[in-house]
Amino acid sequence: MAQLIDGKTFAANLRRTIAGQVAQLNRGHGITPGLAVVLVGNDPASEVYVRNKGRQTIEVGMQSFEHRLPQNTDEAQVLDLVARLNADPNVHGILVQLPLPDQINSAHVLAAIDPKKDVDGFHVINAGLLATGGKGLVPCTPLGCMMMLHDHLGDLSGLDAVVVGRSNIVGKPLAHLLLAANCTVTIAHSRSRDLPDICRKADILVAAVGRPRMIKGDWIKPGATVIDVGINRIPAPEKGEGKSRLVGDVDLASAQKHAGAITPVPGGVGPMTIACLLANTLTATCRIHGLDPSDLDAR
Ligand SMILES: NC(=O)C1=CN([C@@H]2O[C@H](COP(=O)(O)OP(=O)(O)OC[C@H]3O[C@@H](n4cnc5c(N)ncnc54)[C@H](OP(=O)(O)O)[C@@H]3O)[C@@H](O)[C@H]2O)C=CC1
Ligand SMILES: Nc1nc(=O)c2c([nH]1)NC[C@@H]1CN(c3ccc(C(=O)N[C@@H](CCC(=O)O)C(=O)O)cc3)C=[N+]21
Ligand SMILES: [Mg+2]
Repeated sequence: MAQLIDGKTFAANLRRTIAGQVAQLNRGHGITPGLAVVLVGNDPASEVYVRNKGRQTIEVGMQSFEHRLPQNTDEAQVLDLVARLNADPNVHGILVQLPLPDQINSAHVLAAIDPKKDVDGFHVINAGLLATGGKGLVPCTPLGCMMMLHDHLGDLSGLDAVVVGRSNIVGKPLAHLLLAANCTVTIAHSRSRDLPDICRKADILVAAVGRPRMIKGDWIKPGATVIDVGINRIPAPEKGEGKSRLVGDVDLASAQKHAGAITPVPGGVGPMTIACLLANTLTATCRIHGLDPSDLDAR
């Protein structure tokens, strides 16, 4: 049976470290990191994430600024808010919750965020820095995946990594991080031929697809480490009429018979994503103030 990689506990420990560092920044320099989250529209799932982020931001001693705009907001209004957040000295991190309503071009909005405050790491400047080995802000979900992999496997040099999914927010940045960690990286996607066979070569298999339980146990090399990024809400009639539950992109029951270790959904990558958002906000705060984040205590 595969070991379950407990992202919930890992994230709680990371948040405790961050809380200590925030206190240190506050005592030593009188700085309180501030994170602004912009939510356009009233998607119930996004509401839950934004509420969780706000609560955890305050718990680590940061300031949380939530901006909720109506579904019919136009692009100019979002750009105007982003400009004000860029100029606000109490705001060190800006996250615009995706997806945005259809009338708003998300590329325009992401391009308007000050790259130094881009705690999602989605701005083309930060994407370019990641691709060229520079020092920018790294997307939260890939960062959280790397932390769990390093914790579980130590050095990743020479390992075969397969990332299923090539989005700009998960698959591509994660592939860059794995490459920088000296893995041999394959990126698979919807046009890949014989996906099961590609997956079977992986020492590290990452699923970032958005298809509930698509990846089966017999696609997994015996002993492989599996990171399930997928967050899929599916009907759960067994819990009662109209109820739902979360499952990943990996079929956990069959995968556990083959993998060496696997992240569960929920309780795997998701909690790490929010903890890494707070870590990025701390990093951004330090850099904006000309401080080196690695000088803070790592306890
Ligand atoms: N845990 C967390 O914190 C987070 C979780 N997520 C979850 O991760 C998943 C992926 O998110 P995201 O990257 O934004 O999704 P996207 O929809 O942007 O990308 C999905 C990728 O999967 C590929 N794909 C789709 N179907 C198949 C298939 N049948 N076989 C192989 N590849 C396929 C697509 O290929 P192509 O490019 O060819 O279309 C695409 O590259 C979702 O479930 C999302 O909810 C996302 C962000 C954070
Ligand atoms: N600009 C932007 N940045 C994002 O990082 C971003 C986004 N937009 N839009 C949506 C996706 C999705 N995402 C998740 C974060 C945490 C959990 C999470 O904490 N999940 C818990 C369960 C939560 C629940 O029960 O609903 C878990 O997996 O255990 C899930 C998904 C961030 N995203
Ligand atoms: Mg992310």
